[in-house]
Amino acid sequence: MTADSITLIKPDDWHVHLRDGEMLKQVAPYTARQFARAIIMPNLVPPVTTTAMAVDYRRRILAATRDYPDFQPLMTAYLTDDIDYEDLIKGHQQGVFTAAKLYPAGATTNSCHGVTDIKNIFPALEAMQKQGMPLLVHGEVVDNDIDIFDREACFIDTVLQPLLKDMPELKVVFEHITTQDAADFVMSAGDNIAATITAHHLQINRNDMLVGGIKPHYYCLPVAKRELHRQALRQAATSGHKKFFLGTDTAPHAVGDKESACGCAGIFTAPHAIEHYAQVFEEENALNQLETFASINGPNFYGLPINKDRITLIKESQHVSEIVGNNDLSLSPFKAGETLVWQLHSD
Ligand SMILES: NC(=O)N[C@@H](CC(=O)O)C(=O)O
Ligand SMILES: [Zn+2]
Ligand SMILES: [Zn+2]
Repeated sequence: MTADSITLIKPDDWHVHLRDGEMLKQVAPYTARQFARAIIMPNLVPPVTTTAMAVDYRRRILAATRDYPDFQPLMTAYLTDDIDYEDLIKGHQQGVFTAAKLYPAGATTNSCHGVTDIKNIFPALEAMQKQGMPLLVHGEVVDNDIDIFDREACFIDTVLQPLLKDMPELKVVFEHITTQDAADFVMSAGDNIAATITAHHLQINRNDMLVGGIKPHYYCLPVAKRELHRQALRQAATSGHKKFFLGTDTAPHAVGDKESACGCAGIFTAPHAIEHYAQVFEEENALNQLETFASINGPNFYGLPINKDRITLIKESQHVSEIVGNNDLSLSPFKAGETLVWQLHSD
C-alpha cells in the first residue's frame, strides 16, 4: 500500500435505493460496479412487502446489473402494520429476505405504508429476534411537535431503547445515523446493535445545505445536522470499531423532483461512493481503517462471508459530472461539478 494507491477487499453497500423501471436501469450499474453486495431498500411504490415481490424485484435488479454478474442484491422487506410475519420469516429462511426495514409512517420518501406504532409489529419482531433476522431502522420520530433536527435523538429515547428493553436480543441496524447521540448510543449498546454511516453525512453539515442559498441536492433524511455531529460521525466511521459500517443511502430522484418548491429527500451518491469515503478517511489520516469500515464490519455483523475480490483506488483527480442519465430522466450526482481526489481503478 502506498499513499497514492490503495487496495481493499471489495466493499459492500449496506443501504441502497435502486428504485425500479427506467431509474433502476440507470442507477444500478453504479452500485454494482463498486460493490460486491448491496442491501436493497424496499420503499418502492407499492412497497416490497412479500417474498414473492422480493423475488420479482431481485430478478429486475439482476437484469439491470447483468454487466456485473457477480453483483449480489440482498433483499429487504418493508414492514407494515399488517405484515404477514409467517411469509416474512419463510422468506428469510429461504434466503430471499436478508433483513426487514422499519419506516415509521410518514418519516421519509415512500413511507406512507410504514408502521404507525411499533407495537403493531411486535409479533414480527419477536419472530425476527428468534431467527436472528436483522431489523433495519429509519430512526426518526414523526411527531409534528418534534423539531426535524431532534427527530433522530428523540427516536432513540422513545422508540429504540424501549424496543430493546422488550427485545434485548433483536439485531438492529440503526441506518444512516446523523448525530453524536446516535453514535454514542450504538457504542454503548450491546453487540446486537450496529449502524450505517453515509458518505454525505461525513462530508456535509446543515450549513452546507442552507448557507449562501438552499442546496436541494444536499437535502436528505435524516437531514444533515450541525458540525459537531458530523465530527462525531467521522470519528465513529474512521475508528475501525466493529459496530459502524458503510451504507451510502444513495437515493436518486430526478433533478426536477429535487429542484422543486417541495423537493424530494435523497442524495444520489452511488456514482462515486467509495471514492467519497476514501477522501474522508484520508482527510482523517485513517485510510488504514477504510477496509474495516467498507468491507469487514458489515459482513461480520450480518453473519455473511467477507468478499474474496479486491478493488484498487488510485490517487488521481477526477471531475464529477454535472448531470447523469438522459433527457427523460436526469440525475445530479453528489458533488456534481466538483473534483474528487480518489478514483476507482477499473480493469
Ligand atoms: N434518505 C433519503 O433522504 N431518502 C430515501 C429514504 C430514506 O432512506 O430515508 C429515499 O428513498 O429517497
Ligand atoms: Zn431512511
Ligand atoms: Zn435510505
